[in-house]
Amino acid sequence: MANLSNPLPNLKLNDGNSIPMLGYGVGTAWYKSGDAGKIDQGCIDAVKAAIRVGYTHLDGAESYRTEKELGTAIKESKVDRSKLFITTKVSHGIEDPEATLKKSLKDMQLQYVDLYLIHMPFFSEKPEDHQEKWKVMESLKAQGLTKSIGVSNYRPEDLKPILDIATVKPAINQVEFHPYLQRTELVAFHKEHGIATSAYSPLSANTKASPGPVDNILASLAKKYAVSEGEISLRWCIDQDVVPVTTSGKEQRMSDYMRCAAFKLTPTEIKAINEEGAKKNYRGFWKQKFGENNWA
Ligand SMILES: NC(=O)c1ccc[n+]([C@@H]2O[C@H](COP(=O)([O-])OP(=O)(O)OC[C@H]3O[C@@H](n4cnc5c(N)ncnc54)[C@H](O)[C@@H]3O)[C@@H](O)[C@H]2O)c1
Ligand SMILES: OCCc1c[nH]c2ccccc12
Repeated sequence: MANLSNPLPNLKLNDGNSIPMLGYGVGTAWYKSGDAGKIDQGCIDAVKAAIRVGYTHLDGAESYRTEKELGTAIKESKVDRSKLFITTKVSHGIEDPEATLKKSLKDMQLQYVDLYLIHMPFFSEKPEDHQEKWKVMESLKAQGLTKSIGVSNYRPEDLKPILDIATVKPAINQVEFHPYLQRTELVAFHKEHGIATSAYSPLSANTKASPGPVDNILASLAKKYAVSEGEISLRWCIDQDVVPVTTSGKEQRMSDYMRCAAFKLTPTEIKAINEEGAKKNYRGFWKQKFGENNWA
């Protein structure tokens, strides 16, 4: 039986729903590049382990091709559906988000998701394309197929046409966010419009973009709080009201990361990480789409 004592805080969204402030991703490491029909037992076991150690927020996507695994793990974990926060995203299926969400729900054996995101803005050739798709997203929420609706990888120029016509504003924008990609202007735009920020690749400064200028401060804070550097990076997100989504196949690491619930960084410590982080730029995803030199 799963341990559902999730001690992490929740973030209240602009539609009144709440999202747990640490998510477990069923993408990146789990993305299936080979036979999409072949079930990955390792992925099922990892998601079950994540639920067991206390993750209640699980982040999937149509394009990861792991929704069947995610659904099986949820079912086999025998957790109360209402205790979980399940996200999925539409990308290839953007032509028909309703059919795409219904297929995702079928694959996950779920009646609804907690959050449905448009995975990326690149399908749009003109602002009206964003508006048209957003109206469909609103209808999915109205039908009860998803509790909240949002976007991912959107820039202010993608969000503005939506905000012009929205009856239901995007609840969240999930973007790459870590000390080497702090998205200062984007986060300020989100705050101005009541949109929450979620961080993917929150461990980049510890992993893909290491070594770098934040190494020393992460190490000294890890020592101070008796945690690993990874928890400092996750907590750096949480203490700025940003919801990190991480992943790992290792149960010990998943469990260690839950320790970020047990401490809080001071404003001075956050500022010190921000100042060191600003000395380097790193983007792991969508470089071609956003431009190598556009770090906004
Ligand atoms: N919306 C998007 O476009 C988008 C893009 C990327 C990821 N995501 C979501 O976010 C989730 C997490 O993304 P991520 O994997 O980039 O995040 P992350 O920064 O948390 O990195 C996790 C990776 O780092 C490795 N790792 C963790 N701790 C480590 C350590 N101490 N030493 C070495 N390696 C370590 C893990 O094995 C894993 O592969 C994905 O699974 C997906 O759900 C969304
Ligand atoms: O969300 C992570 C980025 C992403 C979008 N679509 C994908 C397909 C495979 C692997 C990663 C992605």
